[in-house]
Amino acid sequence: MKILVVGAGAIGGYFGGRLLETGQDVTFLVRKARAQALAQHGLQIRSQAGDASLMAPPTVQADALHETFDLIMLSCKAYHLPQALQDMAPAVGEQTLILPLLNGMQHLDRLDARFGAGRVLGGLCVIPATLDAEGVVRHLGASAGLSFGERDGGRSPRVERIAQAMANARFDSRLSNTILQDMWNKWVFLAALAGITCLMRAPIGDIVAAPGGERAILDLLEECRRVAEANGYAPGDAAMQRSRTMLTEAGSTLSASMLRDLEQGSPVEADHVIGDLLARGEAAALELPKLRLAYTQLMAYEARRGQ
Ligand SMILES: NC(=O)C1=CN([C@@H]2O[C@H](COP(=O)(O)OP(=O)(O)OC[C@H]3O[C@@H](n4cnc5c(N)ncnc54)[C@H](OP(=O)(O)O)[C@@H]3O)[C@@H](O)[C@H]2O)C=CC1
Ligand SMILES: CC(C)(CO)C(=O)C(=O)O
Repeated sequence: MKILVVGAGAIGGYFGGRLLETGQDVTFLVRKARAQALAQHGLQIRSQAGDASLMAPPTVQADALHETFDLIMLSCKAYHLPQALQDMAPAVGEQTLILPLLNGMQHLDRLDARFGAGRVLGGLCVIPATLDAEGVVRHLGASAGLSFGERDGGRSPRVERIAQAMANARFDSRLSNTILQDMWNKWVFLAALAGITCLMRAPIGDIVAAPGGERAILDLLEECRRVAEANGYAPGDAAMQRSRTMLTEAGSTLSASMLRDLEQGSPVEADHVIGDLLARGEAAALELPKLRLAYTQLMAYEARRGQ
C-alpha cells in the first residue's frame, strides 16, 4: 500500500514514522524547511514506546508530486487545510482513500467538497505529541491510538487493507464501525480540554486545585456534550464518564496541544475546534456561555498575535 502522509509534524511524523519503521511504503508530503531538516537529521521520534531514528525518510514537495497514492493520511493543522488540500490533489487518484487525523469535524466537509465523499474516511488519533524546536517528534505520554473507518459504519475490503498495513506498527490502530460517533466523542472531550486549559493557562491538575475549577470544567464539558446531542451524536454514558474522570483528576498534568501552541505564541485551531462546535450548538438554539467565553478568549489571543 502506497501511503502519503501530508505533514511530518507531531502527528504525521509520529504515525507516519511508526509505519515507516515496519517497512510500509510511506512518503511524507512536506514543505521546504521540513524537507531540508528531514534530509539532514532524519525523522527523529522520542517516545516511551521506543525511540526511532529514521534516516532519509522519503519526502516529496508539492511541486514534485506527480503520482497517486493508495492512502493519504492528512495531518496538517486546520488553518493550513486550504493549501494542504491543493498541494495533495495530484496524489488523489480513482482509488485513493483519505484518512484525516485532525481534531474536530469540519475538515470532512472540506475534503468531501474537494475530493468526493466516497474517498474520505473518518479518522482520529489520541496521542499527546509535539514537534520540538529541533524538529524532533516528542511523544509526551503513554497513549498512541489511531482509529479509522468507513463513515457509514460498513466493513469494507479497503479499510481492512489499511488495518493490515497498520497491524505491526508501534501504535494502537483500531478499525471502527462507529467512527463518526468516535470523532464526536473525541471532539466533545477535546473542546472541553482545550477550552478550559487555554482559558486558565494551566493543565487539568492546577485547574482542579483552584476554587471553582472542577465546576468550570464539568460545566464546559456538559455544554460540549449538549452540542453533540443536538447534532445527533450524543456521547454514551461510558464515554462521558471517562471524559469526566480524565478532566477532573487531581494532580493531572493533562493539557491540550492547543495550550502548548498558545504558550509558544503559535496560531491555534480556534475556529475548527471551538468555534465550529459553538456554531453548531448555537444553530440548535443552545445557550453555551462557557464555550462562547473559551472561543472569545482564543480570538482575543489571535488578535494580539496579529498585532
Ligand atoms: N499534537 C497533538 O498532541 C495532537 C494533535 N492532533 C491534531 O492533529 C492535527 C495536526 O497537529 P500537529 O501534528 O500537532 O501539528 P504540527 O504543527 O506539529 O504539524 C503539522 C504539520 O503540517 C505541515 N503542513 C502544513 N501544511 C502543509 C502542506 N501544505 N504541505 C505539507 N505539510 C504541511 C506543517 O509543516 P510546516 O513545518 O511546513 O509548517 C507541520 O509540520 C491537528 O488538527 C491537531 O489538532 C490530534 C491529536 C493530538
Ligand atoms: C487530548 C489529546 C492529547 C488527545 O489526543 C489531543 O487531541 C490534543 O491535545 O490535541
